[in-house]
Amino acid sequence: MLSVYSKNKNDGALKRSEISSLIYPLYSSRLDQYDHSNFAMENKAMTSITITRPDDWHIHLRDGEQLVDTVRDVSRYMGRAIIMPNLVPPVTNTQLALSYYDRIKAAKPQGQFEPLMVLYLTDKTSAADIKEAHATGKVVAAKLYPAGATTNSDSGVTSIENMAPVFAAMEEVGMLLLVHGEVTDSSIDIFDREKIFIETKLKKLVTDFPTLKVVLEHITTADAVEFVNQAGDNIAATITAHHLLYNRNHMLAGGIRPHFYCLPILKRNIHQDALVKAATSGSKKFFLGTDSAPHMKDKKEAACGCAGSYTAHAAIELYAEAFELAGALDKLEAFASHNGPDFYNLPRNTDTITLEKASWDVPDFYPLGGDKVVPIRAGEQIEWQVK
Ligand SMILES: NC(=O)N[C@@H](CC(=O)O)C(=O)O
Ligand SMILES: [Zn+2]
Ligand SMILES: [Zn+2]
Repeated sequence: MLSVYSKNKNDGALKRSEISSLIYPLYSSRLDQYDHSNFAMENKAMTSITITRPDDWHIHLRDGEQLVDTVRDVSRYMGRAIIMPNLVPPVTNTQLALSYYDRIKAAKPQGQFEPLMVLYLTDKTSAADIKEAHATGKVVAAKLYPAGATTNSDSGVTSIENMAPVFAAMEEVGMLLLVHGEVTDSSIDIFDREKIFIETKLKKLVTDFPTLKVVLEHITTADAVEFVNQAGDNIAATITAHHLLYNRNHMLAGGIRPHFYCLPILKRNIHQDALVKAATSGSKKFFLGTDSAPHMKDKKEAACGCAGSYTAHAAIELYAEAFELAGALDKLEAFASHNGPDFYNLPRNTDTITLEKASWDVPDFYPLGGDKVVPIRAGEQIEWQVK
């Protein structure tokens, strides 16, 4: 399968349907309801695990012709997803959020997939913008990107202090604040930017708005784990599969691997260990958010490559590997399917998916809007697959 697809890399003659059948032979469409109880698994060499259908609480679906590919991947088994708003131009108001919602729905998600929309905060966002978005019932959160912190964050917030009326409105209506937690000061080392953001910005923010629900997105450090653990019940965090499985050695030792380059950047292994411990601890404060962020192959494999790693092709499969490595497969369901909806005050999904231990070859690339995206684990194997 892999070699056939690879050989045709430069052959534009392959139709999309042919590509799909080449790269998705192992995926079945959504499962029917399973009647056996959750955790139908053997205790020793676990070969199968059934969990409540998961959701992805942080994903980038992009827009335009890429949508059909990203929506197909996320909706294979995710029930819902928090849709990141860093488009060009960004999703800064209700009208833009609702039309983006419609475009996602028009991209033919499988099953009952429901996009949960997010407003992109700028210096110009007002309390009225928050209330209008909240009233739609489709916009469940707003995202704070410090200006310049990451991909398409140029229109982000330049002064968190000036956002007080917006945060007060969010606190009032019960809208969640999602945070890309890195400072942007060029004098701060890139590996320290999350830790310094927590110390200099986030601690004050959560003190000033004591009932605001905050998700510190894609955490990467032991410092973030400690902050979240010590904070109140209104503070939670998402953790990506790649930050559980990898550290900066994977990106930098023995050659530079641009597909591991994402923000916040992979840290040293002691931080990876702290993330694994948090995700598998059973704490309700940590939940699944892939931060799957596709960029075209040529924009990653470049002299100045884009930040973002693609994992939506195998999200729960990669998390299953990480939890199995930690000897904590029994904690996967809470992390992937319970803690997120509980924190967002949404119902848990009511049906299940089943993962089986059966390795499969990840292709060298997947289609992305007529171009290619190189996924995490490209050309290698993944140990689990969804039945
Ligand atoms: N994580 C990334 O490295 N990139 C994300 C943006 C983000 O989530 O910070 C993207 O949109 O490409
Ligand atoms: Zn981010
Ligand atoms: Zn992201």
